[in-house]
Amino acid sequence: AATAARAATGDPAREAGDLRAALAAAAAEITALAERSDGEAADILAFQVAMLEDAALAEGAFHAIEAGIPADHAWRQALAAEIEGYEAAEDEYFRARAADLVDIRDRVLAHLTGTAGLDVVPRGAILAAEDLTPSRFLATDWSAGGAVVLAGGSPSSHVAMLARARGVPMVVALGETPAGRVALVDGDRGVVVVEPGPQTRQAFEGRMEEAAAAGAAALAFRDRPAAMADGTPVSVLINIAEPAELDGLDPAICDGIGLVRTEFLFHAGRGLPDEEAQLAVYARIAAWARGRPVTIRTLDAGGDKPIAGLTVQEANPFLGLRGIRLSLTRPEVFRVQLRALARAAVHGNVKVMLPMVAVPAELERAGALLDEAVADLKAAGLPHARPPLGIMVEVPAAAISATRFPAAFYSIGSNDLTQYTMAAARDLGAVAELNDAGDPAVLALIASTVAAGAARGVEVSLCGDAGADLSLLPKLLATGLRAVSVAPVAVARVKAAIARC
Ligand SMILES: C=C(OP(=O)(O)O)C(=O)O
Ligand SMILES: [Mg+2]
Repeated sequence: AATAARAATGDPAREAGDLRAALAAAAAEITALAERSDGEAADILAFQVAMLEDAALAEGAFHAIEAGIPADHAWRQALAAEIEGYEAAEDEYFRARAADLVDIRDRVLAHLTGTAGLDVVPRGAILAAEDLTPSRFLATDWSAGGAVVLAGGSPSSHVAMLARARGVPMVVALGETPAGRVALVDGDRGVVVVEPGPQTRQAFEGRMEEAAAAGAAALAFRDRPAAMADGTPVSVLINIAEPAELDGLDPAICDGIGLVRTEFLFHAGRGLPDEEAQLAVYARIAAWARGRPVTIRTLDAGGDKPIAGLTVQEANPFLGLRGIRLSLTRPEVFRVQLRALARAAVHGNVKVMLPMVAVPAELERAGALLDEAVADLKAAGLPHARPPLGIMVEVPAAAISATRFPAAFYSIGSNDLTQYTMAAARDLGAVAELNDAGDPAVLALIASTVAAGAARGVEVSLCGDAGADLSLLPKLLATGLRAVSVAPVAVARVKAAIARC
């Protein structure tokens, strides 16, 4: 649709009218799609409508039309500049938003050229493309299976998040795609086999059957409390990075939420979220859990998670102004989050957790700011409660001497604890082998944190990816750990693995 030709009228006023009509039709179409969607999908589409309705987006195109350029060319040129700007952004989040703009561009072009609504993906097909737009993904019926292979794209794009949430296998950044050929797509391993031979097909089918059988067997464990072979109970909580992950999820499958990563709130590209916006999200998450604990982590910006307008450029960002360090240098931003969290605490069993704590003074200062926020809310007569304040144990300094931290609870961040203990960055393939949470040194720090929790009589959980590593679980439980927090999709198999320990 995006490349179809259009006969220009030669009349700038008519060209401008056509573009206006195409913009309105595209906005109406996306709005209708948004109304049929929910959660994250609806948010993405609402973002696209907001962009389309922003007069600044088409301003350049209308100027070009006045200068005699046909509407479709003018629109394409104007969007090219915008898309380039997003693609060149340092922040991966903004780069990923380029796909939303391509989506908007093509939708408007389809209306300008009269070819809107023509592309239909056959049910169950593998969709091969350079990149895929979120609305195109959402407009496709995946109920009969199918997969997506992309020459470009990024694992943190909106469309990749949607595919993960809906269980559609997707492999990105292939460089080229096997268009028009038979292929096998393994989304778990990030592998595409083109024109597979009979043996490969058979092996693949065998693995699909095995995975389906293991999934079905594990499913029997999902709705029951987890326990080890001898009956010892283990709490299994969930990690979420976006509230939309809770849509359609039954809270009864878990013992609560062990980690809410709040970075998503600061990624909207519309400045820092205010207190009311944060409160609405935290309260919604707290209400979902129906009384189960909900551990919300304060902003963990910095490191590999830059946030425009907040984080700073650093030569060594993993060792820089990250997590609680950044929050304490920006108390005006931190205060807003603490107030919203204290207000959300009346909507459920909310706990607050600080990331990247290295010294007790950080916990003390954050606690003082929380007390201040609570006092201010009281003075203002706003409903609130003081949530328990705990820490992530993910810096070796904290793990080595966790008893020094008077935290209400400890949550072991095995992802960072591993990278800092092994001095092997978590995002670097070249040192991936060293970045091993099962290394005896990392396990010793996990064990000492568990022991510190027992000595102080406070809860210890583990919310890093190690908790969902089935081969590691026996070693983690052997340290005395009795609570893990994992992605919602991993709950069933983690509970099944615990039962074997
Ligand atoms: C859970 C963790 O936090 P994040 O992955 O968000 O850094 C961790 O470090 O293990
Ligand atoms: Mg971490």
